[in-house]
Amino acid sequence: MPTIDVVHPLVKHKIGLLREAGISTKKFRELTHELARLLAYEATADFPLQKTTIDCWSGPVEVDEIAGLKVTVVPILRAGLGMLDGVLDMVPNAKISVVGLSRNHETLQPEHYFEKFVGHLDQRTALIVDPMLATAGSMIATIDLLKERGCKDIRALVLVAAPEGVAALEKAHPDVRCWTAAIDSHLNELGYIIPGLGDAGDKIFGTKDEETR
Ligand SMILES: O=P(O)(O)OC[C@H]1O[C@H](OP(=O)(O)OP(=O)(O)O)[C@H](O)[C@@H]1O
Ligand SMILES: O=c1cc[nH]c(=O)[nH]1
Ligand SMILES: [Mg+2]
Repeated sequence: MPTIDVVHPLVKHKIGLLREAGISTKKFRELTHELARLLAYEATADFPLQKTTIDCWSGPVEVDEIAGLKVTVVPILRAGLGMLDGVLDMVPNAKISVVGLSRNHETLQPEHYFEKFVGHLDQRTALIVDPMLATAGSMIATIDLLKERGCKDIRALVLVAAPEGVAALEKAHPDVRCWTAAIDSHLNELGYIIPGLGDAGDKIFGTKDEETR
């Protein structure tokens, strides 16, 4: 399935602000949070509804409610944590699963160091969050883990995607939709997205890396 470039003006405005060199940790976190909310809004647009009757001030009224959907949000450590609360703002009852992956700086392969999944993944919609889709190795590895545990409805939310990552993700997992606030130009020789955001994990956690600020 396609990667969805979210074209809402608020998304495009905020992703532009996020690219500013020398942006403060506070501002980077705030914008990441706001963008995660907006991406969650888009990625949940087809959640099924059912009718229910409630007591309204004027008497019984039929209203819509989300139809028994179980959701798990899956932040990819570390940087995905920056998007977690924004998604929970929109889906407050979601359970949280965590995957720890760190991209090897030389091979660009993701190295797995942690995982903790909630139960009944076969009945859940998974919303994976990670600001950066570069080679897509980290996203593909996370989807592999979810599918091994029976998860069938898997959606990804990222802030910036590289065309190389979009192609790799669509090839590896054509059934997974990915919502992104931007699709950028290319990866540089170090595997960083250009123009990109620099190192999103370092910016969210304040672990400054001079080369990618
Ligand atoms: O698409 P890929 O080529 O796999 O690259 C993207 C991954 O790299 C970054 O994480 P990183 O490994 O730097 O870990 P961090 O979040 O702890 O900084 C980013 O947050 C993604 O998880
Ligand atoms: O551009 C990139 C690529 C991987 N990880 C990041 O944080 N930024
Ligand atoms: Mg990083």
